[in-house]
Amino acid sequence: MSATIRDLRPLAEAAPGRETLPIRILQVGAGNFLRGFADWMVHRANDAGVLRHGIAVMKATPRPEQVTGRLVEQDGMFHVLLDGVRDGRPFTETTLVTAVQSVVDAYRDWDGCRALMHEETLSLVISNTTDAGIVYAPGDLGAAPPASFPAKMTALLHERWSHFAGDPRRGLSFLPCELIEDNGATLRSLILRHATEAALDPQFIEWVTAHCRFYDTIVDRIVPGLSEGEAAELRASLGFDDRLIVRGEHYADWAIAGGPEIRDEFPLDRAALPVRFLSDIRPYRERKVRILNGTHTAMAAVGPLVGCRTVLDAVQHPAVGAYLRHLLDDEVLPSLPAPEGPADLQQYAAAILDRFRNPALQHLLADIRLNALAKWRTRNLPVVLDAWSRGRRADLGVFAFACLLTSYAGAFGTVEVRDDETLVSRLRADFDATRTGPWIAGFVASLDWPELRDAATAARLTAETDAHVRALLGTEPAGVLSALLAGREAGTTGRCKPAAE
Ligand SMILES: NC(=O)c1ccc[n+]([C@@H]2O[C@H](COP(=O)([O-])OP(=O)(O)OC[C@H]3O[C@@H](n4cnc5c(N)ncnc54)[C@H](O)[C@@H]3O)[C@@H](O)[C@H]2O)c1
Ligand SMILES: O=P(O)(O)OC[C@@H](O)[C@@H](O)[C@H](O)[C@H](O)CO
Repeated sequence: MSATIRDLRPLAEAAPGRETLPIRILQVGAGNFLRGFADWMVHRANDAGVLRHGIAVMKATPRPEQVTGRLVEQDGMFHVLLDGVRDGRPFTETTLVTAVQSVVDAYRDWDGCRALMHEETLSLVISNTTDAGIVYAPGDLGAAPPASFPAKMTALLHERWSHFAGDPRRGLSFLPCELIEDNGATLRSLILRHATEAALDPQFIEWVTAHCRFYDTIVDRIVPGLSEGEAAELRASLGFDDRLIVRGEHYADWAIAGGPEIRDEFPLDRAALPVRFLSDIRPYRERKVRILNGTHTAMAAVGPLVGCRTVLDAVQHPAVGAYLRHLLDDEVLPSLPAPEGPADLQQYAAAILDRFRNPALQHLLADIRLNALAKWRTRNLPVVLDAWSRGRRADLGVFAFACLLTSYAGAFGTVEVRDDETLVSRLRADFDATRTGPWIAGFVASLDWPELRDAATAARLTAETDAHVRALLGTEPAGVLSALLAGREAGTTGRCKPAAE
């Protein structure tokens, strides 16, 4: 389908008589994920009469990016298309999300961000600043705006505390969506560290400690970016000039480590939205990151070497699909606790493989490969180390690392590489196809990963990676994969066998 811009109606016409909502949420970042997940949920809860929450979006990075500019042009509105299979049938659902009420840019209008802190109704902060956002930047607090996300939050909280003269009722609740361990607790500790190191008023520190609440959360919904062609096609099918359409799957899960306090403040579950309030989300996080994200990282490392372009290609590819199922069965599931029994874990993994088979989503492996070395470290390496510590092998997890290193070195010319420039340059500069062992050893030694500080662990990773790299340099990758899988128990298609020790 195609349409020229003249055929499309302005988005404002899609929501005549739209209600203005009080600003209750500050949202940091406005990427695909937050639009297709948190904004969609808030909109649905507003629609159901459970909430009346307006969102103010803050752009928190200095680099030019079109999303927030477009948000302003579109009065904060955009469509979310949930696509795939529901109850066994193909199903698409389109929602015009109208919860975003204002947009402010921390770099062009820091005073505007500070003014936002004077809103009495503000109570929640939702963020997704990627894995790179919740970090400590020493001395950052003096800048206007501070560079890092935690320092920005410290400065803004200080503004709020000072404006409301320390009123305990004006503390904020933080719901970070970053996919890092203990996201809420980490954000809290970094804010307190900034406040302490900058010697801010102890009463402010006490106010943050006592009256601001930081919840750990784990999020799950697959929301791939759209190509320009796909976006144009979706615009044409909607008939509106929406440049911020998001397309994702129906499945969603938001686990929040918190009790009645946050549930009363943000009762999304009462609007039948998939949000759970739990005392401890760590097991859920571990399970989701190792099974879903770890499998994504592995397929993005291996799949492009045999011509797979998307997640769907990878799960449907005879060798890559088998590799992924064995990776889950033989390495990932045995690394996870199974308090509700192995069948529960197997069902969870099988359901994720089904989600990967969603024909409606074009989830590009090239996008998942972005910064894949760091992702392999947090999502796959723990599985490898767990297996080794229990006397098992983890050849398939190590194979993904070998595929990354070999392709980053340029051994497979057409495979796209987008990762830390320093690491990639080092890999390329030192690559010697005749002496791969020293090349890998040097690279592993140069990584500042505490998990590899133990010399025996680094030596084992080097030796096992080297065996795979030499195979990859000597044979077609598909042949290497077949050899790797030969002799393993066949055919667990879509199911995962018990996680036996
Ligand atoms: N897309 C998904 O399927 C999905 C699902 C669950 C979780 N996530 C997580 O979301 C993140 C990617 O988000 P996306 O898919 O919306 O991508 P995206 O590129 O559309 O958005 C990324 C957002 O992060 C902001 N950002 C990046 N670095 C930042 C920093 N240092 N400080 C402040 N803001 C920063 C950007 O401005 C942008 O708003 C990843 O961390 C991913 O793990 C994505
Ligand atoms: O977004 P990334 O790049 O951190 O990871 C890629 C995918 O694994 C991820 O976005 C998943 O789709 C998501 O975590 C599903 O909930």
